Amino acid sequence: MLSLESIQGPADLRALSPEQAGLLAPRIRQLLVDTVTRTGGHLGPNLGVVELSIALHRVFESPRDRILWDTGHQAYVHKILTGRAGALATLRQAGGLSGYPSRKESEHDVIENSHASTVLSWADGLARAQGIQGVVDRAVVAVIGDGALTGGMAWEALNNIGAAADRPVIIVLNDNTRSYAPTIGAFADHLALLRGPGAPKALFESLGLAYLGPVDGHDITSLEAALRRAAGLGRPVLVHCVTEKGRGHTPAEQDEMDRCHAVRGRSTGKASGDGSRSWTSVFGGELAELGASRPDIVAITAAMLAPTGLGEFARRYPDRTIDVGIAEQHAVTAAAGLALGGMHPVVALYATFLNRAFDQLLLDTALHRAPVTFVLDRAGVTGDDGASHNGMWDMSLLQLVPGLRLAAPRDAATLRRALREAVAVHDGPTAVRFPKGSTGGDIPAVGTIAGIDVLRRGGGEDVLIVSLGAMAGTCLEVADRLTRHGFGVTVVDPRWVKPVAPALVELGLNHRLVATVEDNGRAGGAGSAIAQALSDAGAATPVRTFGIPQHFLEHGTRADLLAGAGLSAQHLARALAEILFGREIEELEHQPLVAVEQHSG
Ligand SMILES: Cc1ncc(C[n+]2csc(CCOP(=O)(O)OP(=O)(O)O)c2C)c(N)n1
Ligand SMILES: CC(=O)[C@@H](O)[C@H](O)COP(=O)(O)O
Ligand SMILES: [Mg+2]
Repeated sequence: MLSLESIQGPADLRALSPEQAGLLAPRIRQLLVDTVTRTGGHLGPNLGVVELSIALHRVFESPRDRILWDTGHQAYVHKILTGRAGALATLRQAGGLSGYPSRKESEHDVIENSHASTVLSWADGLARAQGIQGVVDRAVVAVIGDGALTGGMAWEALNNIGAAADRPVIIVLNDNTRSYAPTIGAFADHLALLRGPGAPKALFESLGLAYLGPVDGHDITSLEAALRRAAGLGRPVLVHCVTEKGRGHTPAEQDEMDRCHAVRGRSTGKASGDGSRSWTSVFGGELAELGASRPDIVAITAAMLAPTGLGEFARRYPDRTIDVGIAEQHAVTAAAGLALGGMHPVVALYATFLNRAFDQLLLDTALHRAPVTFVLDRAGVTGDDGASHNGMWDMSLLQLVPGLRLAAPRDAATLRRALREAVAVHDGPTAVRFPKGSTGGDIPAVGTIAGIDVLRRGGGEDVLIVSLGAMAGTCLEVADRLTRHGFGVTVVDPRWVKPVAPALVELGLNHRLVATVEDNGRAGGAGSAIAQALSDAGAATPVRTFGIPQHFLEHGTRADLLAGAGLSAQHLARALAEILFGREIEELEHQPLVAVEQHSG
């Protein structure tokens, strides 16, 4: 009996008889359950693609044939079958396996972006390149979920793929009827028809694709037969595989919310332990309260109702809760349409997913001064979900949007306040952004200056630290360290980071150094805007902006990644001391470098 750890690559799989290959499935499932419940990760999606992954790697010869995964969260089985079973226990941990395909891990991993609905475009491009180069012996296979197929980009690709009968792309639709929740929309309804007997196959065939299916996505023999037939057609083809998300693990099969789409790990996903509520739940509770007094508020999600905290609002106001599928671009412009119709939409997204709807935000929402509120969860460093899941670009992107007001709350109290202030704005878009995890204890202001919260009065004018968003705890720790060495440090939090408050400029003019600290990319972030405002005011005060350096972060814990980005209290205090007095401070040098994390993920 072949051990999973001894599978070095797909060739070992192809050497097995169909019966032997089938015997791997339960063992793979057990390994997934044992491992992912400990490490955390996408348990349900991977339990649903065990047989499909086995069949794919028995029919196609990766890496010669390219197998591309949409989103990539369902590629753990692919990793097991390509020689990484023994490393699965390191999943999503620093230095360990990524939770998504990773080119540096394996030649079998082709694309790494974990944003949904991109795989068909990748496949179209790759197939075009092979066509131009006359390559005819390398299959291009794109695996896409029913949820990802609700993303507009997928249909842009289908429009191209179906138009070229001589350019074979093999699309494997992993239809488990769900994203997190059941997949919504007319397309999902059509798939339900196709899963039934005798349904018309017209949709895909009218788009130039051969349609094979529905195929039992848990029957390796049927899957292999369909995939081999698809490979022999020599034209674009869609193989419709019907699978069950969470299959083989009762808790997942019975999980009506999301079939254990993304589970916390026993050993890595512990809650912060400080007993505070999550940012997500504080937002969700406040929005549900607002819904009572504001009948114009509607909540919009892009297939992530529960993860973005809209559950309570949806329970109370189902008629004012909209799930558009994994369709952020549509969500944003539909929100502008709702605003045009007199509503006040609240679009709840993970910060990183707003990236793809920037044009809709800029020219449909902001240009039309539409009163839409964007609530961006998982802003800043998220950590274990890897490079494309960090919300580290929003405060830079949103700086570019004329008329948009941006809030970065520091704790639960300021989040509630920011949300109420945001939905009270009627002449343009607003955004409120916060990180993953627990809010930590509230950090009260010791005073205010023209709307800016003073978190600590410095007793001197050496340094003005402008704390942005959830970095307040770290900034206060920095002030403590510097004060112990005789520096006068004032810490303020503007709460609304865009536009830059005039009082912030005034304060900056009266200090020897201004430091801004944000859990966002440093390039073009909120700190840059503050520096620009001081410069425009003719201030000679030097400004040092601290943020995430401009590179993609490896997966790891939020605290470690923040420290690695120089955003721990020790790093910041040392950097400021050097700037102020050009000298190292012995004590600061020798203290252990641990991230001071007010809000742990
Ligand atoms: C652009 C974008 N929006 C949202 C997400 C969050 N997300 C990750 S997986 C997922 C559901 C994907 O559903 P499906 O494609 O059917 O795959 P399944 O999990 O069912 O295998 C979502 C919404 C994402 N990765 N990318
Ligand atoms: C793959 C994807 O985009 C989501 O499932 C994400 O991994 C979930 O992240 P959280 O665990 O932060 O909700
Ligand atoms: Mg699905």
